[in-house]
Amino acid sequence: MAFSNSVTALVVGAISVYLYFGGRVSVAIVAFISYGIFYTEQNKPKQVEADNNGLDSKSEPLKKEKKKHVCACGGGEGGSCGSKSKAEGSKKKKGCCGGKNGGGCGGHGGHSHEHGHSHSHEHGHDHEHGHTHEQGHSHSHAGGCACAAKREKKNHDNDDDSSSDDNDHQKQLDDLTIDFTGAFNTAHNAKKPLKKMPKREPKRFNKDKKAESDSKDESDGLIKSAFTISNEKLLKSDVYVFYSSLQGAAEQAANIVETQLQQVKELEKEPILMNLDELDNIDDYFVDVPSETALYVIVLPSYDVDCPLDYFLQTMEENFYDSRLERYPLRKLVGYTVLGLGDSESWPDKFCYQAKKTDHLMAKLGARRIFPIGEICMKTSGNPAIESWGKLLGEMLNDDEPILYEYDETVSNEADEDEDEGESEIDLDSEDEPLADVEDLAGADSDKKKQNQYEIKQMVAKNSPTYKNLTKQGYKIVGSHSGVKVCRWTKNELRGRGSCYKKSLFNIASSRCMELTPSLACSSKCVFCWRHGTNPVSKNWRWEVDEPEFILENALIAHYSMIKQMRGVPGVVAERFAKAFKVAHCALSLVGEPILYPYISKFIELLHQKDITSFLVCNAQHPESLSTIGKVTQLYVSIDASTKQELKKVDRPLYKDFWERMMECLDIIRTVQSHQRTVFRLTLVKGFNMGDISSYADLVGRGLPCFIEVKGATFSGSSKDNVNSLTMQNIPYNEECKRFVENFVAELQRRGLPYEVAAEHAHSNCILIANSKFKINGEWHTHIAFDKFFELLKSGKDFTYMDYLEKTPEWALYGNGGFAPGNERVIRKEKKLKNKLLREQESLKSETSSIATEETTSEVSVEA
Ligand SMILES: Cc1cc2nc3c(=O)[nH]c(=O)nc-3n(C[C@H](O)[C@H](O)[C@H](O)COP(=O)(O)O)c2cc1C
Ligand code: SF4
Repeated sequence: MAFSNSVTALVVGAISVYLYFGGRVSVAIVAFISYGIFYTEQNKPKQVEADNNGLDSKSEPLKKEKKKHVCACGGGEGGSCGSKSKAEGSKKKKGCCGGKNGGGCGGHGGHSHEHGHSHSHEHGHDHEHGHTHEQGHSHSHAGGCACAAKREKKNHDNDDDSSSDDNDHQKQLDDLTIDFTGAFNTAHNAKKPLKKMPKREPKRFNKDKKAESDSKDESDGLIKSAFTISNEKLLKSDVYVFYSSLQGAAEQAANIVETQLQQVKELEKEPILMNLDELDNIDDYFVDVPSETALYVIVLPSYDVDCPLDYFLQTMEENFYDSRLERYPLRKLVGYTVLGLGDSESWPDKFCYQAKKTDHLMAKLGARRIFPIGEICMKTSGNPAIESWGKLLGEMLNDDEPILYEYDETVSNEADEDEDEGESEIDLDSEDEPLADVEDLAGADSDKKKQNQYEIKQMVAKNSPTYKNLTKQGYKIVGSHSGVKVCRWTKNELRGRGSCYKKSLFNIASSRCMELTPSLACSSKCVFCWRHGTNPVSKNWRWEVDEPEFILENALIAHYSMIKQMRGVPGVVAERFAKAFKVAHCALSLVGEPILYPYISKFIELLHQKDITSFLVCNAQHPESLSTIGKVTQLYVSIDASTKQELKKVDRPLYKDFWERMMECLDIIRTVQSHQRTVFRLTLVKGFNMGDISSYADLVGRGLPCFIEVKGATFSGSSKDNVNSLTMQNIPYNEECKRFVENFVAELQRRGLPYEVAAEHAHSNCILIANSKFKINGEWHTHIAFDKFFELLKSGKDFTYMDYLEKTPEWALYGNGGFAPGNERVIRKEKKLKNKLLREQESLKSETSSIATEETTSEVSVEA
């Protein structure tokens, strides 16, 4: 026996040294021989005076090694073989090999020293099941030990001695469980992939928790954890009733729910009603939360066509996958519930699907459901059902019974069969990890797949409320995302009246201009935009895409059909009418953000092929597209404010980094696109963006555009839907715009930036500032030589804005008003105008006393 121990000790020592020195054979041989000499010279009893830190320390336990089952699984956490089991007492409990169920060699339900069961070695082994060492076998399934054959022999050998083990020895043996039998057997090692060894600490808590909280479900593989929240906390909460609505039903439903909640006397604070579609930044409420006492009630319709809710859902989904955000940001909420409205008869398969999706995403983002989702068919149930749901919600908030959150941690059988499932388990015990809803448990992979499967819709489908809304306002929808409209200046010029400001500033004939956008959606929600929140919004393109050829062809057809309708209008000049059937200019603006359209460059090329000039206006939020845009006749960037705070207020951009995006766009204008005829468009809104001239000068210094077109915002009417709609008080007078421009130019010149006031169109309250290089021999050349532009384009040569200039006519110069000769100037009856103004003033309760021009009241928003 002593000899056996010695030999084992030698082997162990040598191998330890060998491993310690990185497997060098020479070192092993030297160590082996040295140890042999040393061993011979020493008295054997000394071996047991173990030094806890040295190799010799292993001698004592090794004496018992044969009695103990051994395993060659290698090191690693979770009680794998090796020194860890000695150093970390707790690991002993998990047996020699890490593994989910208390050890086992890479399998499940392998060994457990502590929980070893009835079968002792004397009763023989079953190697399909895991082993306990001395205590016996566990009967977990699918375990098995990779070193089974070796161990079988050893364990049988050990059987003889096992009866003589006492408890002390047992403890010592537990401290060291090493078998190097197969350590040098590469084939053996190869069978044990390394990845199995460093098993994470088994997620035993789940099972323990399960035992504590809900043992009855053990059989079906579900683990349930219960957490509670008192009604006291609910009653103290700030209840936000959010809604999104296209046709008013959800808004009404939100009001009903609000009324029901107001009737809960114990609710300490009044509910707050909020329109989701009007949120400046969804993340303010759905990543950050207004307070930790916030509770959300979300009332939503569903639409299988594009609607503002799509953007909300898209943002929520993006947030869920945004690794920069904390994993469960909505955990901070007291709770939430969703009320869905829909139509189960017409959309049985998609009944309330967006409300359901919201419910799901809220849970994914960590929010806790305090009341079940309501799904109400507005066709068959309607408002009474909404009332009942709201009433019950109110009662539940006031109910003393704590709310039980139940989270089903599905540990699927498949996962159990997966050797690596330990890596993906969710530890409910962890302080760091929040509760996960069952939605999370399908696995990240399948979620990612789902993300890519986000349904692609049409931006403005024919049966959508947006479509109806737009067509009602005179827009022709082309395909599913483009629109054309004949602007009032086109009609004006056809009737022999004045042209738009672009005639004075750049020589565009309004009667031959087509106003078009290839994207009715926008990435901003500007306060001066007429859309009042009904149009689609998105940071990026997320809809079906129409071909550029299709858009152009059908846009021209639509435009010409609208022109044709003008043929009976009194005063239409036949010559202009005839020419109008050959569009010469295209203003890519109108509404929406044209540069969002993925094929915008191609579309512009098609325009040029038809000898149609391009005036592209973009909102300075898409630097990637701006930098790649091809030749444009004139390239606009809207500069709606000069500071970050003002820009946020005026444009209400969707992008968080809207300011950085704008700066990047300015850099692109100065560099990559400096060959283009570039224009900064400033729309002045009193009380919003007219204060800081110096900051505007900074922006001009950064972008160095050819022109700065300054235009007073025009009144687009008030709307109860648009929380930020402008009043007459926000519309600057012509004199105010002029003063702004003069001060602005003075500031630019003071900084050495060569800009001057060049032209104007007083009628539209529009003034053009130009770089002095357009003043050639003392004469302004702000007009465009269109023929020259196409000639240059067709030549295929590089050219710049300086190559297609034309002299600005006298009448257009600053100070001369800018009304083109040959047109009849028609002023609407003063009285009618004044009456209209008074009505506006009354309804807006504004103190506006006068306006500069008649157009100021009748124009719609910002012209293209
Ligand atoms: C074009 C269109 C599409 C719709 N799609 C769905 C749908 O997919 N699922 C559904 O449950 N209801 C659908 N509805 C019904 C609306 O969700 C329902 O009328 C709702 O009350 C409208 O709310 P709102 O008035 O607040 O916009 C649709 C209605 C319209 C007009
Ligand atoms: S004004 Fe133009 S950029 Fe601003 S929201 Fe309207 S369409 Fe978009």
